[in-house]
Amino acid sequence: MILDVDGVAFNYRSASVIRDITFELSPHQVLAILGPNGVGKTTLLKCMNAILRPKSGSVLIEGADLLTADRMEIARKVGYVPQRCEAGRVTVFDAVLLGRRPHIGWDMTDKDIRIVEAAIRMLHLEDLALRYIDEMSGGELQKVSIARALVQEPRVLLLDEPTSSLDLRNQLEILGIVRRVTTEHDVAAVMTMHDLNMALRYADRFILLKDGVIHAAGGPDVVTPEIIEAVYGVPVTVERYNGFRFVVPLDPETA
Ligand SMILES: Nc1ncnc2c1ncn2[C@@H]1O[C@H](COP(=O)(O)OP(=O)(O)OP(=O)(O)O)[C@@H](O)[C@H]1O
Repeated sequence: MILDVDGVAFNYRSASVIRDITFELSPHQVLAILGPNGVGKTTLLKCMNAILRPKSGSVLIEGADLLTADRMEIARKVGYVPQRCEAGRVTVFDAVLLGRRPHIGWDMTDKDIRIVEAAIRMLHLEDLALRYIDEMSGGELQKVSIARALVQEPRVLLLDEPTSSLDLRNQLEILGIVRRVTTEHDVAAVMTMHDLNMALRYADRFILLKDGVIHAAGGPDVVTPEIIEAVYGVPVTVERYNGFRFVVPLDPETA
């Protein structure tokens, strides 16, 4: 097991947001965390990266307690791609290089440069490598943020709506990269997503949150019309095409 989340609960001030969140993830698995706006998906990701301290529960990575680790140790284990990235006056190359910080002291080696170059190429950012990130589009910035998380060489990759600013081609490319990285390395990924069909195509585990708790969890067969309607309040049918499930919303008036 690479990730073990047990009984995690979090409150903002006195308001409970998530509770009793328990699940495990093995290397090579891609988990999609699904659920309506405001249900606590980002809050859960932040608890899994110790950006937020859960009120109770534990997060273990390869058996080690993440919540008592120091920031550098966490950054060697967890790569986090936030929903919105801060854009400062640094070039794309330097922004990606920052992801190597947990692995290096004040100097860097040829290996670090090679890892940064490979990530820039993987995300097709070569032509933008010397551009300043505060002059980039939302989608370009999202790709920089993903490249930075990859060069951390984490064991667990957390991505908060990683395709929200991306066009269709870039969505397929980024989710394909997440799939490839988790297939080729002993890495697991957790993504929050709103696009159920992209989730069904690229993830193999699913958690559906409702009212701050896990309403359903499992493989693709957990995505049923009954569960989707219970979680999102929208009638749907689930179709199959080319081995994938597709969620098709129905007209609430006629369903
Ligand atoms: N800093 C904060 N202080 C107080 N409440 C917060 C804070 N951040 C988020 N919340 C509240 O916590 C709840 C969960 O927010 P969260 O961002 O985790 O939801 P989400 O499922 O990721 O939503 P979305 O799909 O819209 O991104 C929401 O009701 C939100 O208003």
